[in-house]
Amino acid sequence: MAVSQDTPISRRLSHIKHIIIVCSGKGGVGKSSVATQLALSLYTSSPNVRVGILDIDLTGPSIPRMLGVDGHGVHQSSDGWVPVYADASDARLACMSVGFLLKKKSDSVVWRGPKKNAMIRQFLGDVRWGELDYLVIDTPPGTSDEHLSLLEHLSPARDRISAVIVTTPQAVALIDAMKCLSFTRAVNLPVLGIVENMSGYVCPCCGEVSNVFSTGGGQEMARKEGVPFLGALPVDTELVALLDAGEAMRGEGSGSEIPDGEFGLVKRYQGTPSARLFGNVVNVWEDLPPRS
Ligand SMILES: Nc1ncnc2c1ncn2[C@@H]1O[C@H](COP(=O)(O)OP(=O)(O)OP(=O)(O)O)[C@@H](O)[C@H]1O
Ligand code: SF4
Repeated sequence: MAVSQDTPISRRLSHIKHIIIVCSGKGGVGKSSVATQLALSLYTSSPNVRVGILDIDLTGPSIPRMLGVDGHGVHQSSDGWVPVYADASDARLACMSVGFLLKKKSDSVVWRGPKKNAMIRQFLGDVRWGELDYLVIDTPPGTSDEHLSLLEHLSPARDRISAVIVTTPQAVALIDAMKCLSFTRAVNLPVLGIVENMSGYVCPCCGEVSNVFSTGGGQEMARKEGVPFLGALPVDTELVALLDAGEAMRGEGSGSEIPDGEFGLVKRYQGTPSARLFGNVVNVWEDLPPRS
C-alpha cells in the first residue's frame, strides 16, 4: 500500500530497504534470541551491510543484554535520538530498545496501549536510523496492541515488511504459532518463514540428539500451511551462556571486541545447519511474490 504522506516516520522509513518483524505466538520460545542472531548474521554477511535492531518488547526488553550493550544510554542529536551502536568500530549495527531508557534494569514498564503506541511511533520517527539494509524488529509474544501499532506506523513501508515466526516444536507452542500466522494473514503481512527453536538437544559430551520437546512440529506446520521453513536451532547451553553474558558481540571468552565475522554467536554456528537458517532468511526474501 503506497502512502503519499510525508511524515517523520515515512522519511525515516524511506532509508530502510527491508524490515523483518520477528514474532511468536507464545512467550519464551526464543524470539529475542533469534532476532539477535538474525541481526548479527545479516551484519556479518557483508562488510558494507547496515543493520538496525529495534526492540518493541516494551515490557520485557532483552536485546540490549543479548547484544552486550546493557546500560548504554541513547542521546539526543539535532536529528533525533542516536541509537546505540553494538559495534563500536564501524557503526553498522544500530540498536534501540526501551531498555536504554529505564533508570534501572529492574524497573518495570507498566504502560497502557496509548503510551506503548506513542513509544513505538517515537522509535520509528525520532530515532536516527540512517541508511539501513535491514531493520529487524523484536516484538512481544502473541498478537497485541504493539503489533497493531507497529503495522500502522510501518504502513509507508508496507511493500518492504515481512515476518519471521518463531516456535518451539511442542503442540501448545504450535497452536499459538498458528494464531500468529493467522494474524499475519489477516493483516496481509507476508511471512518469510517459520523457525523451529529448541528443536532437539545435542549432548555436549557425545553429540547424541534427544528430542526434549519433540521435534519437527514447526517444519510440519510450515509444510501444511505452505510457508517456507527456515530451519531449526537446537537447545544449546552455550547459546544461553553467550546471550546471558552479552557475549553475542564478542568472540567466545575473548572479553574484547574482535573483527567482523568473528562474533560469538555467529562464530558458534558457522558451518552448521543453524547458520544456513539465517542465510535462508535472506534468500527467501528474494523469492517473495510482489506485495500489494
Ligand atoms: N536454542 C536455544 N537453546 C537454549 N536456550 C535458548 C535457546 N533459545 C532461547 N533460549 C533461552 O531461552 C530463554 C528465552 O529466550 P528469549 O528471551 O529469546 O525468548 P522470547 O521468546 O523472546 O521470550 P519473551 O517471551 O520473554 O519475549 C533465554 O534465556 C534464552 O537464552
Ligand atoms: S547423551 Fe550420552 S553423554 Fe550425553 S548425557 Fe546422555 S548419556 Fe551422557
